[in-house]
Amino acid sequence: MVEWTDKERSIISDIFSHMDYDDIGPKALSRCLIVYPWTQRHFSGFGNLYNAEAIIGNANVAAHGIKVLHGLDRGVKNMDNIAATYADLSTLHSEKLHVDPDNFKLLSDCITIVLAAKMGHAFTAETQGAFQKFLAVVVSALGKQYH
Ligand code: HEM
Repeated sequence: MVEWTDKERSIISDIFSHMDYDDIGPKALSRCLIVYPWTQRHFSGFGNLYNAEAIIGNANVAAHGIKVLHGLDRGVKNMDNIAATYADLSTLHSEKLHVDPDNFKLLSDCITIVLAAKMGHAFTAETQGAFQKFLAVVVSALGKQYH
């Protein structure tokens, strides 16, 4: 089981209580699709992903980015039981969506970068450490149902 210090718990809950989902979500997913273009293959039903400008302006991408970010809320609420919390989403991404689990790490890095840009100096090394630990645990949980 993953151990969390009180400091890590307070950093994570603080980040999410101030999270601007409507800003960070779209920016993080569109960044992932631009920086790692092979991830676009899963979103062929989302319309125009022709170039960076199209991806950033795509309303389906924006809406899905918000949905993914809210997908992290359940982890925040269940920090001591993250693996079980993501079992269903893991099955969905594996068996139905066939998303390569390496891509979870790529998207989580994009979320970190966008959050860091938004928080500026407040995104200290300690904040980064706690946030990346949280995302790593979620990413591991999302990969659990793959075989
Ligand atoms: C931090 C990692 C991720 C989280 C927390 C996450 C979360 C979610 C959530 C909450 C949904 C909606 C599930 C539902 O409707 O019941 C979803 C759907 C989906 N995810 Fe992920 N996801 C992650 C990473 C990825 C990655 C890396 C890809 C592809 C490169 C991906 C592709 C998809 C697709 C294609 C759908 C269905 C979209 C649709 O047609 O509506 N996800 N994800």
